[in-house]
Amino acid sequence: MELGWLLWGTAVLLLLHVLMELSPSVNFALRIGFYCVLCLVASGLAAAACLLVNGGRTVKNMRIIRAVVRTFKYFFGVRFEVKGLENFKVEGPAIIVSNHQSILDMMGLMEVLPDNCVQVGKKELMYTGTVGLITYLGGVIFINRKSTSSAKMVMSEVAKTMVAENVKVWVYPEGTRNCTGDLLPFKKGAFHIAVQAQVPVIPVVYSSFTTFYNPKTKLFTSGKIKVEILPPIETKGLTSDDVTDLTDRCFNTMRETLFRLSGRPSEAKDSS
Ligand SMILES: CCCCCCCCCCCCCCC(=O)SCCNC(=O)CCNC(=O)[C@H](O)C(C)(C)COP(=O)(O)OP(=O)(O)OC[C@H]1O[C@@H](n2cnc3c(N)ncnc32)[C@H](O)[C@@H]1OP(=O)(O)O
Ligand SMILES: CCCCCCCC/C=C\CCCCCCCC(=O)OC[C@@H](O)COP(=O)(O)O
Repeated sequence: MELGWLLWGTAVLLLLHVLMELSPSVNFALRIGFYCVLCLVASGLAAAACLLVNGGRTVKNMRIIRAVVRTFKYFFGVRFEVKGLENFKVEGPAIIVSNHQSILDMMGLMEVLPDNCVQVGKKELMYTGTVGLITYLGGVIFINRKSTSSAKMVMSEVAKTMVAENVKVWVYPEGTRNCTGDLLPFKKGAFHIAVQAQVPVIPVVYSSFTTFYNPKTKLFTSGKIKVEILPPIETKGLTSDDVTDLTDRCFNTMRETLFRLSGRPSEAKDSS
């Protein structure tokens, strides 16, 4: 009986292996499917640990989530080369902005996430089962992208609480995933918060995934991601009139860095 199960198991694994070798689409679907299942299972386990250790929603839970997600890279053969971690060592709160390519970004996020740092996320994430639960427990700030006024209100509230509670806030200023190897124009919410709270902006850039991950061509293999944490950009003394200029400066610096890290020739472009 047990030998029968073993033989069936081996046959199924062999079949999956052959299908993955023959078809990039099957390979892609299986690997992404596995990533989602891993996120759901790991989130459930992490949520139990968070509730036991910290009792409810708190940024302290991010340490547990970070430790769990840092193991994911070994399942997918993703390697990180990180530079500039010292730039996170600013006194007090800060806004961290980074490029956003895929749901795989959660690995890159947790690889470098500093202590006392929460992310801004779309509210739909709350409804993704255990992943929603863990984002809630980790203190993620949810915004409704369909309502500018409500999103702006939440962001302005963040500007006040981040100073009072001494937390850093991680925002994806492109506002959505973009796996083209370039940046989308930046939305200004993150820069408004930085100016309102008079805290520095720390840009973080991840090299393009396109050499090992591309949903359009169904590519998903192992690969290396270069990460660079750039020096903080001060906002002391800036007013809302300076937000557009601050956004453009940050966009241009990050775009140059993205191209350099991805081995792509640079070209000038406006953020608008
Ligand atoms: C085991 C574990 C498994 C996994 C565990 C994972 C845990 C971690 C989870 C991490 C989650 C990460 C999720 C990532 C995302 O969800 S990304 C998508 C959501 N994020 C964003 O959208 C952020 C970026 N967007 C913005 O900043 C936008 O500006 C926004 C505030 C949302 C408003 O957008 P929109 O409606 O499109 O309006 P505009 O951007 O066009 O802005 C309109 C005008 O308003 C001005 N503005 C914007 N914000 C403010 C503000 N705070 N105060 C004042 N004014 C503001 C803006 O400048 C525009 O005016 P002008 O055109 O400049 O005149
Ligand atoms: C009971 C309900 C069950 C629902 C199951 C849902 C399955 C989802 C399972 C795993 C998904 C893993 C997601 C990890 C978190 C990723 C965060 C993220 O990258 O969000 C994308 C968001 O930034 C931008 O969204 P869009 O690009 O605008 O779109």
